Amino acid sequence: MRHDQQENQELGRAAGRGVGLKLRAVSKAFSGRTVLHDIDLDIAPGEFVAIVGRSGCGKSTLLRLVAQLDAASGGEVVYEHDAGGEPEVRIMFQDARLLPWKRVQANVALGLPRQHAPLALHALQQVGLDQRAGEWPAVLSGGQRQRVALARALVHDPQLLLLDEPLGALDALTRIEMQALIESLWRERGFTALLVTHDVQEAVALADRVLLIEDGRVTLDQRITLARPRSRGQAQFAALEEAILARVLRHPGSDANAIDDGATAELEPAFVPRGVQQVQWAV
Ligand SMILES: Nc1ncnc2c1ncn2[C@@H]1O[C@H](COP(=O)(O)OP(=O)(O)OP(=O)(O)O)[C@@H](O)[C@H]1O
Repeated sequence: MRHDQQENQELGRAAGRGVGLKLRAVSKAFSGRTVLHDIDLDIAPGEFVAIVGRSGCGKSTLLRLVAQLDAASGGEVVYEHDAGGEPEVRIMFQDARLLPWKRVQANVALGLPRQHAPLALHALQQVGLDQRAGEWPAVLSGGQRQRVALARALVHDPQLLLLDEPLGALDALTRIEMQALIESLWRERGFTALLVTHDVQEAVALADRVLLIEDGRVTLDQRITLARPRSRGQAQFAALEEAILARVLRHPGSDANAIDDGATAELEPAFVPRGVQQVQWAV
């Protein structure tokens, strides 16, 4: 059995659906101002990777390059997958971007061939909103609209799901429910997930790896090996969240080893681009 198959089985995840990603020396400049500098990054098929960092550090720009919504100024983004053709890549934003003049099911079915339209109802079932299929987006809550947006992505059976702060506008409870939903769909379907979030706790709850971007560079690539589903009440969870948050909040350019106390931890090194630091943490 291949190692990734075995690992997926142990984690209870679907195998083989996700695409891998390779970024090599990816840079982006706007009007001569460089906002991403020579990003090197490998993401394995089926991995869940979160990107955190201060406002304006380049998180969304990186996601847009991966989604091919924008062209890089330098370097390349390569999707790695077995099947020929372009992989199915879907993106979800902070606002659901539903068409107000179409009912919920029609919003989910957008872009599907007519004969596949019934799949929209199945996707709505998966996010628990099939009972609202015939309603207008305007009568849904913010959390429900985001679930519709998630169904709209799922209906295309994505191999790579890009999530740009999709839960940022939701209340704390709805946010936690949505995180659990995204995690269970990811486990079931096996897509690769790349999540941009301001919320370090969300990143630790969901991701296999947390990347920190500072001033357009990946300065931390931290593997999270806590068992799933993760409990926020766990001491190890809290310690890890605190350590990463301290790194996010430190002044860019200051000593990257400021919280390195040499303690041992259940953390494994992830792929580490040149010059990237690993967090050491203690409980
Ligand atoms: N289309 C654009 N034209 C010019 N500058 C841009 C454009 N898009 C992004 N930028 C600049 O690139 C930098 C990174 O922006 P980006 O949106 O990637 O940051 P971010 O980390 O996602 O921020 P936030 O967390 O606030 O959403 C910012 O300085 C921003 O002003």
